[in-house]
Amino acid sequence: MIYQKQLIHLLKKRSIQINLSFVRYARPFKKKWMFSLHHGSHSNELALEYFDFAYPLIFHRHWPSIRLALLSLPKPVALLNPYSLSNKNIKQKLIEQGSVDMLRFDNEKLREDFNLIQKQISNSDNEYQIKKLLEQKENRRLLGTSDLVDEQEDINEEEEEQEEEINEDDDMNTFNQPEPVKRLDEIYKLALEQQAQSVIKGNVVSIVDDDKERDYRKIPPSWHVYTFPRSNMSRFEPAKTDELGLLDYYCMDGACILPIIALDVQPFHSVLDLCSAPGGKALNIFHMCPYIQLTCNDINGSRWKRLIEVFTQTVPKDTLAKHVKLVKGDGCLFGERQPASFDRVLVDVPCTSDRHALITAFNIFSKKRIQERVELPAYQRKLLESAIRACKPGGIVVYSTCTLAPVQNEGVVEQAIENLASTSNKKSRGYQGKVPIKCEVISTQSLEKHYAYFFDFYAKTRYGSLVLPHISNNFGPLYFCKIRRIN
Ligand SMILES: C[S@@+](CC[C@H](N)C(=O)[O-])C[C@H]1O[C@@H](n2cnc3c(N)ncnc32)[C@H](O)[C@@H]1O
Repeated sequence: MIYQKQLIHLLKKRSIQINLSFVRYARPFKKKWMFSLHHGSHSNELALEYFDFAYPLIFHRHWPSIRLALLSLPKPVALLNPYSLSNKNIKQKLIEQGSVDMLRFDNEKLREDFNLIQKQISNSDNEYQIKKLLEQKENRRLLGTSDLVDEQEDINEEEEEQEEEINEDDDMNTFNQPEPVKRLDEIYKLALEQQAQSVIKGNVVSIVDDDKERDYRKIPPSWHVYTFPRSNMSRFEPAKTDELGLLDYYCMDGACILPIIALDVQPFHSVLDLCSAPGGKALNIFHMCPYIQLTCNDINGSRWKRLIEVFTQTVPKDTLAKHVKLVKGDGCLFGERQPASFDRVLVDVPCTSDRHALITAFNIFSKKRIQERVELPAYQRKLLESAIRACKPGGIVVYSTCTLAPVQNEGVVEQAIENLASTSNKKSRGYQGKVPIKCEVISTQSLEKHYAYFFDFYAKTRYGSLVLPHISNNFGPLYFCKIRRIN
């Protein structure tokens, strides 16, 4: 039998707010017993309310499709373990199941198609159409139907799609847009402030296009990432262990490969993964180039244990001891303690983790964590500044997050670079006597172009690249920016 006190306790535990005035006078199980549920009190609901308020202002008509993808099951990819004894059999099995190696799969052909379609609709800069045509062509190819481009057919399709899109837009404006938010409580004020802060100056950081000529088809033989083709929602079976106890693959978000490709690790580099746990990206770095010295750091005890587990389950002990150092410490201190020490630094900072926030009951959108959320961009900037300081002059730093919020992405990149370049801030930060550090952003446009089949990139980023979740290939969100330390 549940009594009034127990029930109140139970409801409070589940963060359901109770109208206590009714409860005080109520007796157990009286029929007119009432309590009001305050909608939006769980932090995942608060997260969605916040997104529905803030993101339509940024992503406009794309928001409903991003929202749908965020609320749907993500699409995993399988990072093959080159050390597993069953490596060859697994590769064969994954191919038989219909998955493809996204690092190698017909990239040449896809790029050709992409260029062809771009030419055909050169008068239009509508990315949606390019992707849709590319997708249809690829699906035809996979189905074994005509591989040749029927120009007339494509033109007709294009016209039909244009018409459809106009109609879709009408529909969307009338029915499908998230309801306009009327309530302006604390959360919305915060959102507004963050929107205001997120205005990127855009002229303080120089951008170079050094990767324009890079051949992204050159992939090291030890690195294989399998995924199912676009619109194929199949899932991988749980990974199995071999006789040595090593897992045959590791499942993760497909967008994780992008910051690793941008990092461009070379043999004999010393590499730092500043916020490493649970270790998905670190594993990719190691499989991409095993002839490196990799330092993986994380501040959080339980996540750090998970990082150790991930590495011991995938890399043989002797290789691990020789090449990987697992450190537990504050990433903000690396810049001071190990300045100019690493050729490459990945800084995958804690963020609002937009997809994760929608499925966890106690997350950073919880009312108790408002302060933490407000301070998040400053904390991210501190980690990025530390990462840049820890990087050797001429070395590369890749900053990444799994949020769509510009204030945590482009905003942090711009402010960190600006801060390091100015001398005025240094005194207050305990870096007296240090020379200003100059950095430049390396454009990732060519990387976006190469992987346009697998990922939907946001067209309006200034410095880095942002993968927008889309239901047909439900990866991301993931933002990354490639930075070179100059001096
Ligand atoms: C987005 S997660 C990293 C995910 C990881 N890179 C991966 O691919 O699996 C952010 C991590 O930053 C860690 N973190 C937060 N503050 C930190 C700090 N000051 N120093 C180092 N790590 C920190 C968190 O514990 C968390 O594990």
